[in-house]
Amino acid sequence: MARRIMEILMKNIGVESDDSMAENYMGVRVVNMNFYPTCPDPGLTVGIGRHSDIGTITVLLQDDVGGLSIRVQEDENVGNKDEWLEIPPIPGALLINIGDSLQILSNGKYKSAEHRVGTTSTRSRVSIPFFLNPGPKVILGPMPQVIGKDGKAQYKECLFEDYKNNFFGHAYQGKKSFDFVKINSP
Ligand SMILES: O=C(O)CCC(=O)C(=O)O
Ligand SMILES: [Fe+2]
Repeated sequence: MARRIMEILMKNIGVESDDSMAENYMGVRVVNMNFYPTCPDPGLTVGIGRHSDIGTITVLLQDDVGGLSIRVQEDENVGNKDEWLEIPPIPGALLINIGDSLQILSNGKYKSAEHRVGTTSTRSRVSIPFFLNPGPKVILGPMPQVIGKDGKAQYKECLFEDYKNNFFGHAYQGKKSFDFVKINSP
């Protein structure tokens, strides 16, 4: 399923994907199991702090408790204001998150989703994210086909393991880890 999603997303930005691309950019698969206990005063705690996932795509299964929210960034062109939007669980649905690696590969055409998780005082919660990540030695950078069209790369190339190590040095600071690869315009 994730391969198919990747294929469609790539096609949408003019890149024909093949099996080697999926192997390269989604070859390392990690399943986590998150347990969020109840908290007597949820306003005083954080389930998971604000972050975006570092891999290519995340497939998330959540139970029916809720608590996940996604940051919408201000964009006057489409009338968005800066806010956190609750993502209510839908029975039987999987949630697909775009990760930082896909943002970098697509030269910013796709934006990784900044998200966070709150707790409740009444029910504990379980979620199971399935992360599809590049291998540690994969060179991550905007794909040549996309740069060709855009005329200019927004991000520098780096090894995925270096991106990951840098990310964990700035955990839960939203999308700060992009500073590591951003090319600043003169
Ligand atoms: O619990 C959730 O809904 C999201 C978990 C999450 O963001 C993560 O594990 O990276
Ligand atoms: Fe996450």
